Amino acid sequence: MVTAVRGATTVEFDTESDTIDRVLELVDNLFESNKLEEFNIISIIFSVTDDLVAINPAAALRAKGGYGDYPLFCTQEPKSIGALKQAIRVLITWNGDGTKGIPCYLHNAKVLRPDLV
Ligand SMILES: O=C(O)C(=O)C[C@]1(C(=O)O)C=C[C@@H](O)C=C1
Repeated sequence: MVTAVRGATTVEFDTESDTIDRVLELVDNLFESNKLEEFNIISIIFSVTDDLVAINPAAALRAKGGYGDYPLFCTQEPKSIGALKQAIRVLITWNGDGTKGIPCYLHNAKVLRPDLV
């Protein structure tokens, strides 16, 4: 059964190293808590706010050698008044057993969905 889960995080500084750390922290967390396996993954889609330009999240995810084989996609988050800054969002889709996904909102992104954290 196709299953999806959401997550989001923020970076403190728009640098490659901070973005890599935060993207890996987020995706590692989602893989662990949802017991995701490489062969089950359908795709991983990221959005970034337009104030993050150091490195895109797909490249950040591959930067340390893991997650090399996934279909990845990045897009820019729509701008809106009062929107959270320096935010990276992720949507992971996989072939699961019907168990509901466990979302993950880290750092300043916890404010986005306080009902889920
Ligand atoms: O979950 C988030 O990351 C949110 O910012 C919330 C929300 C929503 O309103 O559902 C808003 C914008 C995002 O593109 C996705 C979801």
